[in-house]
Amino acid sequence: MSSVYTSSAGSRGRGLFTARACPSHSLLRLGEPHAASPMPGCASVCCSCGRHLERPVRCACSAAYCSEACRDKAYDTGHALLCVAADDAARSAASLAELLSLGSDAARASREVGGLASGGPWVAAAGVSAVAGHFPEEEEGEEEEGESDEGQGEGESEGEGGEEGEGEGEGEGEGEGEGEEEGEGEGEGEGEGEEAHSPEALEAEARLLLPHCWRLLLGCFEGRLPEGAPSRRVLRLLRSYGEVLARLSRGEGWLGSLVAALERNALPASGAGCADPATGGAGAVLPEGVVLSAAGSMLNHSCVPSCAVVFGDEAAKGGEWTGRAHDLARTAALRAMHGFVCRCEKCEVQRGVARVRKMHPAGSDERLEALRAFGLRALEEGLYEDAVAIHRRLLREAALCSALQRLHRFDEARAAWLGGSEALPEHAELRREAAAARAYHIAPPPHASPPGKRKRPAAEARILAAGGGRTITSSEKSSSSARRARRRSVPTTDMEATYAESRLKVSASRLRVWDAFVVRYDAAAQRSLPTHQDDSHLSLTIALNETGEYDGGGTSFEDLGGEGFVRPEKGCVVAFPGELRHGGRAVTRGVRYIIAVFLWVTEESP
Ligand SMILES: O=C(O)CCC(=O)C(=O)O
Ligand SMILES: [Fe+2]
Repeated sequence: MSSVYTSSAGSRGRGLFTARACPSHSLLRLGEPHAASPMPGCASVCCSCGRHLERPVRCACSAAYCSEACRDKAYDTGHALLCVAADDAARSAASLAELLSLGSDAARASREVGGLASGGPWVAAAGVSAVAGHFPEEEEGEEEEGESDEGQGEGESEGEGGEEGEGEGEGEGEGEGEGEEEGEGEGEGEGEGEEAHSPEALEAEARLLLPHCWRLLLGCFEGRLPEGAPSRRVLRLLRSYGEVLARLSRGEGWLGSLVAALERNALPASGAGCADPATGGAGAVLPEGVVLSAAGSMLNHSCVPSCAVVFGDEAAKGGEWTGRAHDLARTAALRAMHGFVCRCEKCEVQRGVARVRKMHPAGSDERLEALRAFGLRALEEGLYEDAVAIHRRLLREAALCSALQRLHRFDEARAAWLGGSEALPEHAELRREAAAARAYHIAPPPHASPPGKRKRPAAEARILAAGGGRTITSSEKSSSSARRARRRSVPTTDMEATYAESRLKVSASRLRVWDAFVVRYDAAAQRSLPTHQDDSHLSLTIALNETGEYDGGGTSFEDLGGEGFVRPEKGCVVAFPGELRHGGRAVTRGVRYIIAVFLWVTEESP
C-alpha cells in the first residue's frame, strides 16, 4: 500500500499525496473513520461501522447493522437521538428555545473542528473506510512539508482545502446557462453531460447529505460530549425542528459551526453503490453514505476526482471505484455546501469559457482563438466531456460539420451547418455548406422499393452497378430479369433498389444525398484519384461520357486486387459503401467525366 501523506498543494492549501504514482483503483489507505453514516435505503453497509452487511440486524426504525453489538452500541452512542422509533414525547417549543440559546463559544467550536479536520482525539464509530483511487504524485519542486497522515497534529484546518478565493463571484453559475444568452440550442455542447449537475440535482443531493451530518456529529460525540455541548436530550429535540437545522447549517452558534465544519469535511463514500430510489433502481447510483475520516478530510476537492472514499469491505475487495467522492457538488452548490470557490481544472476551464463568451462577440476571431485554447486545455487536462463541449461549440462556429462528417454523424453535421449558418450568416464556409445541405434535401420517395418479396442481389454485392437498363456486375444475374410495370407507362428492365437494404441494413427511403459533383479526369491534367474512403455511407459514381472517349479510367477497388476495377458505360452507376477503399483509375488518353454522389443514412424515420 502506498503511503499517503499531507503536503502543500499550492494554492489549494494542503492536500494528500502519495509517495509514488499508483495504478488506477489501487487502495491507498485503510483507516478507521471518525464516523460513518450510510444513506437511507443503502442496505449494504452497517449503519454503525460501515462494514459490508451479510445478514442485517435491524433497529426498530429499520436502520441496518452488521451485528447486535453494533446496533446496541450505535443506539447508546447517538442513534437513540435520531431514531424515529424512539420516544419523542419530550419535544416541545420550550426545549427548542433552550436549544437555540445554547453555548455560543464559536472559538472553542473551531478548535474542536480543527481537531476533526486533522484526525484529532474524536472517538470513532468503529469502522473501516478507505481512500482508494489514483492519487497524483506530488509534483517535483513542490514544497515538501509531508508528515505522516497518522501523525498529523493540530492546526490542519486548511486541509479543508477551499477557504481561498471567496471573492470569485463572477463566472459562478455562468458556466451553466450561458448558452441561452446567445440563443443557442440546448442539447448541443454544454447541455450535454451537465445534466447531473443541474441546480435541482445538486439541491437534491445536498438535501440527501445534510441529515447525515447529524449522524456523523453524533458519531463524534460518542462517549464524550465536549464540555458545554448540548445535552443528548436537547440533541434529540433537534431532529424535528427544521428551522434549527437550517440555522445550524448556516453555521450559527456553537453547534452550527461544528455542523458547518462537518459538512465541509464529511465525504460522500461509495462502495457497491446504492440505487437511487427516485429512479426505481434503474438510474443513478448514489453514494452509499457519508464518512468523516482523518485522511478524507484532508482531501482537496476536485470536480474531476482522482480517488474515492470507499465504505467498508468494498475497499478491500478491489474492483472499480467510481470516483464520485467529490463530484457531487459543483460551483454554486460547492460554495453553498462547502463554503469555497472551486478552482479545480474543470471549474477553471468552464469559468474561462464563460468569460470568453462574455468578452468576445460570437464568431469573432478572438473568441474562436480563446475557445480553442480552452478546448485544448480541457483536452490536456483529460476533461474530455468539457473538451467535447467546447469543441462542439468551436466547430459549430468553424468546422463542426467536417468533424461530424468524418465521424459519419451526418444528421448532426447537417443540422450543425444549418444552425451555424443561421448564427453566423457572415461565415462563408458555413453559408456554402448550408446552401448545399438545403439544396440536397430532397424528400425521399414514399417507397424506394416496392412492397412484396424482395430479391437479394447476387452473392458479391459489394459493387453493384446498375443503370440504363443494364448491370455490370454479377448482381445482374439475380435481379436484372425484373421486368415490371411500376409507376411508368411502359415496362422497363429495372434494378431493385435493394442495395441499401441488403448492404447497409436500412430502408432505401432513409438514404439522403450529402453531396454531389462532377469529376473531370484528363490524361493531360488530373488523371487519377488515389485510393481512399469517402465520408459517406454509400457512394455512387455515374459515368457521363462514352468509354470510347478515353483510355484507362474507371473506379478501382482495393478489395478486387491490384487490377480490379469497373469501367461503366455512359449512364451507368457504380454504388459502393463509402468506407470501401477505392480510387479513380488513371486516364491515359482523353477525358472522363463522372458525377460522384455521396449518400448518408438518416436517423430520421422516413
Ligand atoms: O473516379 C471514380 O470513379 C471514383 C471517384 C471517387 O472516388 C470520388 O470522387 O470520391
Ligand atoms: Fe471516392
